[in-house]
Amino acid sequence: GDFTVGAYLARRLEQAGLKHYFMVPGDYNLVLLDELLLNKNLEQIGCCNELNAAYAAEGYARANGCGAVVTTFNVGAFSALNGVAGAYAESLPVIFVCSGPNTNDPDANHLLHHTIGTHDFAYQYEMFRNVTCAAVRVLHPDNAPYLIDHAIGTALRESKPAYIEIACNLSDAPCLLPAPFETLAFQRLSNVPALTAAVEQAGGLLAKADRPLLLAGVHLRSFGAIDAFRELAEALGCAVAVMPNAKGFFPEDHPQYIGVYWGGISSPGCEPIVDWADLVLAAGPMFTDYTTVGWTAMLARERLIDAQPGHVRLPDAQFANVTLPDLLTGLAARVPGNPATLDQYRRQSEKITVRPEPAAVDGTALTRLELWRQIEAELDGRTTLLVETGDSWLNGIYTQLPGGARFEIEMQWGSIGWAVPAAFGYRMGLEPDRRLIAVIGDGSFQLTAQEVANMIRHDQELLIFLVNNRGYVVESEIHDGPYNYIKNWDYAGLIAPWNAEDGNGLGLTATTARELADAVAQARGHTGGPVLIECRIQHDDCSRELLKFGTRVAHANARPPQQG
Ligand SMILES: Cc1ncc(Cn2nnc(CCOP(=O)(O)OP(=O)(O)O)c2C)c(N)n1
Repeated sequence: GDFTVGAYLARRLEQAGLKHYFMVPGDYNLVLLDELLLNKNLEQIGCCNELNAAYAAEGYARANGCGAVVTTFNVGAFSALNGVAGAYAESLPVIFVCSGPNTNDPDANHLLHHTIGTHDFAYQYEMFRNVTCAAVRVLHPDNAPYLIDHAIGTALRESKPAYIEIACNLSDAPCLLPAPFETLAFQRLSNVPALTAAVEQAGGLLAKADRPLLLAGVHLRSFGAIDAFRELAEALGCAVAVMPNAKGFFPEDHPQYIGVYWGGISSPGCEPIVDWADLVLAAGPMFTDYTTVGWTAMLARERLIDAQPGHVRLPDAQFANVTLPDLLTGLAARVPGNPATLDQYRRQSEKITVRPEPAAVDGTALTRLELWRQIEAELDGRTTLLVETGDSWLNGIYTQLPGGARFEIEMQWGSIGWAVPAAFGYRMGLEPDRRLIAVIGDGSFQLTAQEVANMIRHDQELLIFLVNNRGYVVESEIHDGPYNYIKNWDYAGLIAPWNAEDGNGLGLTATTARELADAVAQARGHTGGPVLIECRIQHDDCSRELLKFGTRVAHANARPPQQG
């Protein structure tokens, strides 16, 4: 039978591996939502607002590989814009779909609601083009197959978000049947001569190096190179460090793992080895002000192989059209073993326990160290630790992950409020037998807290540690002022109103080590809904790394304008 434009889109989302998509309805998109509902392999998930829906799709993409969010024109889209741009920053394929004006309105010179009251309706598309890898407007049903395929295929190939605007009166318009999904050409392919040359030259450098070392970068997961990286690590036998936003992309219980390399705030014993290496292969890094601690941790070019998703730069050459997995796998087959950096690490680093044993799990006032000791003890091989922007970043980054555990951080975009909706979306896409623990500061929580209600609506089982340190501590330590202090909420008390008549969320409060231990035990036994434990600690009870990080980032921000 004939297909509709909406059915075509639904089929492609299904083929892209989605089982859910996130949305907020609006008069422009209701017929499209009806068309999407007809596809029984996709579940429509409502969010409290479009920003949360976009963050949920981004979190879903972390668990599932690809996510999607559907909004109404302008008023919905512009809230979602922050989340879509964040997906771009984080290199996650989120398909943003928006229903636009009826195709008759431009020629009729009509003014429309939910617009800025002008006659040209292209400005939303123009704005989203800047934060997507492909942007299309479906203004005639004949173009729907090609445009939808172009947007989704490009998003999957580039691992970036795409924009699809569909005129509201085309959602149920007749459309061609979709061609086989493979025609979207979503695989990333290397140019063979370029790959051969790159492997030859980079392999030669690694073979000649006396002290090679591997550094995992943030792009490893988005560009499917985690396994290839491990293959190369085990072929080389060298020390392996990870950048802070690549935590979890190499097993922390692996014998070659030497910790998080983050300049002066690296894991204990790690920085000296990275400095001592005479060749570092960084796989998929982003060297930014945050990951280089305000430009204080830059690796010199003459000892760096910088392997990016689509190209690799050697100290004295660059090769385009070489994919990350192909390069790393090619090198793994070619390089000789050289454990020099790992041997040196072992000589220098007695077993370092980052987190001291507890004084006593008793009535002493809860501290950050005790909180994170108990969080670390709660992690197992089935658990993902998801951390929100704030001191949760730093405390999470130094938390030891057991083998099999995963870590989620939004370090490039760093938009507070991401964590609650992202956890909602991540849990939606996560295998049912895995666990999710989110650690979120009180300041960030206040931006998007209401999405906890949808965790309750969907009986999601996850644990939120709400760190109530009375304000924006990460900001206070960078540059304090009255603006970093906020109205306190009864965070645990919020769960009951969100439960309303039928919810099964659980809100608990912990002000001492013992209360926290009891709350965690109670959370472990709670089923059928989320648990939020409000953990009250002192405002200045922050990580020492935050103090170092904060001052250096503040210093980088304060550089005077170039004179002359
Ligand atoms: C959307 C957005 N708006 C403002 C900021 C700046 N910012 N970054 N971190 C913060 C405060 C985070 O406070 P909390 O979540 O309480 O976390 P802690 O730093 O651990 O207290 C702000 C206000 C931001 N990163 N993202």
